Amino acid sequence: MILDDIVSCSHRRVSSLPDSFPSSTHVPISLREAILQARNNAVIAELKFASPSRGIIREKQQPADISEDMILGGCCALSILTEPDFFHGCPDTIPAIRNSVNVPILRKDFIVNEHQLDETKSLGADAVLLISSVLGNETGHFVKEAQKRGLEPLLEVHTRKEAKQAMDSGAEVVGINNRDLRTFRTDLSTTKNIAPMLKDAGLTVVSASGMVWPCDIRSLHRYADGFLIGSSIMSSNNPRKRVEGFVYA
Ligand SMILES: O=P(O)(O)OC[C@@H](O)[C@@H](O)c1c[nH]c2ccccc12
Repeated sequence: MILDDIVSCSHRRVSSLPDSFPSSTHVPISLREAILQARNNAVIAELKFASPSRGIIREKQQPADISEDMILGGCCALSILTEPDFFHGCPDTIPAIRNSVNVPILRKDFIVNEHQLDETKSLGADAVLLISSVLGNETGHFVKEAQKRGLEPLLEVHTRKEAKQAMDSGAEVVGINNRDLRTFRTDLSTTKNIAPMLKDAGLTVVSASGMVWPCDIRSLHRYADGFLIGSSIMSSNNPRKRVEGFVYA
């Protein structure tokens, strides 16, 4: 299974991380606040050049160029996929754009070890993705470890069971992945089924994956506070316009 391969590669990479990381001078920007304060739809635009389900999505270009387009299009935050082997990402993308953007940056990777959280902080990220199906019953522990380092966790769930665990984890922002990471099947009704229980618990909800057109956001308006969109923006020949379309959907 691909998810298992991705996770083992992540474990392998951890062993080649340095013992310590330089401290970052970046003053954190809250992802949750950025979502809740967005004047129009809170769109988190994702830099993702390839994925296991789609292959190459966009030819590699300077990350600063595309992130600038995303910001001009009105996104309230950036998600940066840094996983190298399956998503063609790179951790250095975060420091490369950090000082040219004033929105929160979410580091998207497969976090399996606390040392990666030190790395994430050092890169200058504001928030970090934690995946419930990867961390299992260690999820709550990782949420706390991220918070301890001043990183805002975005805890990703895909099932009601994971959503229940998320409510006890201490995470304030929960992402509902419409894509099953094991089968790659995408279904926007995942958000409709899971969001109400999370919202009732007072959590900030982000719907992630599978939104292609503005009408997809419209169908999820009532359910989610924010919308995380990658492929549709990255495959567009006018990313700025594409983001705008989602922001004003
Ligand atoms: O490209 P999409 O369908 O708009 O999806 C973006 C994002 O949700 C997706 O990249 C994602 C969601 N959860 C993840 C976990 C790991 C890697 C990637 C992801």
